[in-house]
Amino acid sequence: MKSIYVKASSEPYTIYIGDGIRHQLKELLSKTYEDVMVITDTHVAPLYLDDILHALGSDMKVSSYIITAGESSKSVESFEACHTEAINKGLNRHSLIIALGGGVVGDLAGFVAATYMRGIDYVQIPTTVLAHDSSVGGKVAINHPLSKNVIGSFHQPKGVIYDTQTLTTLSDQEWRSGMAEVIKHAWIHDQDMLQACFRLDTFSEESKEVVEHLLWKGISIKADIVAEDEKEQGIRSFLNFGHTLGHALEAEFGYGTITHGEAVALGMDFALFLSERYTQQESLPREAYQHWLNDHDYPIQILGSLSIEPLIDRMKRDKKNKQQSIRFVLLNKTGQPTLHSFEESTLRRELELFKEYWTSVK
Ligand SMILES: NC(=O)c1ccc[n+]([C@@H]2O[C@H](COP(=O)([O-])OP(=O)(O)OC[C@H]3O[C@@H](n4cnc5c(N)ncnc54)[C@H](O)[C@@H]3O)[C@@H](O)[C@H]2O)c1
Ligand SMILES: O=C(O)C(=O)C[C@@H](O)[C@H](O)[C@H](O)COP(=O)(O)O
Ligand SMILES: [Zn+2]
Repeated sequence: MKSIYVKASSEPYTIYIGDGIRHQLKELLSKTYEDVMVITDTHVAPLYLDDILHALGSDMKVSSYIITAGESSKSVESFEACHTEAINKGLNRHSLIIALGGGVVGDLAGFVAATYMRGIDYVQIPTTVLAHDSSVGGKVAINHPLSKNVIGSFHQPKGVIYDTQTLTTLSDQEWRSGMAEVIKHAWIHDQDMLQACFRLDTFSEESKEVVEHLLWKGISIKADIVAEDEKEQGIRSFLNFGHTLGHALEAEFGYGTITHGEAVALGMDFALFLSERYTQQESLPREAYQHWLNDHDYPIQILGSLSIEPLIDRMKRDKKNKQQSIRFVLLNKTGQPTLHSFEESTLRRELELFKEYWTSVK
């Protein structure tokens, strides 16, 4: 088992990473709780809920609540339903919520924990590749139909227990989604990691050791950034590389139609396109990235038929924006991100050129 210590300024905590460690859950919790509520989803529950209940043992009062799998559960309705369940189960300020699942469960359950009785403890048990990112750093949120993650808070977990054995049951699409956030960490921080991502022929089991190393690297990069800037006053915004267009695509296509990671993967290509034209100081391996997107079946075909105005409207509501400009994370070079502001009209022109480019390579 490996561990990474997150020196968050509000409260530090440990991330444990290992094969089969869900069975050691009770020992890995920093303390025992009278009441525990496990929040999970309809795909994860039949696979791993029993293991978690068993691992918690019988000296804590444990209940579970199962939400519908998918992005649509990051909603006000599911949020209220979780609170109703917590009240009915008698959870109090000394109780624990466990988020067992991917980023949807983690973001929702974390936000329930952040708000129930003004904040109680929670622990993340991530079960997707993508959740190497979402389970760390305490950004918890639900979506509004007009904007992604716009109702939320910063609330750090008491710990993260990442059992990489759970990744064996993920679909190809979920691997693809998660690997987008892995390569994002590489783009913003690490040339060698980027090359290692490019060298992967397949994701999943066949490249288990390499992927596990990349996940560990990704988590370490994120943990360091969160330790330095927990509330996104500065460098944490670099973790949003690819997300300005990514979030707009995700919402515009309908949450869940393309996954978060797929949308971010495409958003990163736009960020690279803009970087080449505005901030690049050293050439960026964008062509290698496009091969990688193509080889791993990211939905690049949608880029030639984007509806630009609705995307601009959505990007105008991005959380990184200041005054009237739309802010993007771009790169000076691999591993050196920077924030760059665009006037709406400039961005419209750039999106048209980007779309034309993708129409021509179709
Ligand atoms: N808080 C953050 O810092 C942060 C970071 C990145 C992404 N996010 C959020 O995370 C969400 C995406 O997370 P995700 O990609 O994990 O999606 P998800 O939670 O919807 O999981 C993807 C799918 O895989 C299923 N699943 C989960 N674990 C499984 C397993 N081990 N085996 C089989 N199926 C399994 C789920 O039921 C779901 O159908 C988005 O809402 C995104 O905004 C948050
Ligand atoms: O942890 C962060 O900070 C990130 O930006 C990680 C992103 O991968 C993640 O999708 C995050 O939820 C986006 O944050 P938001 O503030 O733009 O909603
Ligand atoms: Zn993300």
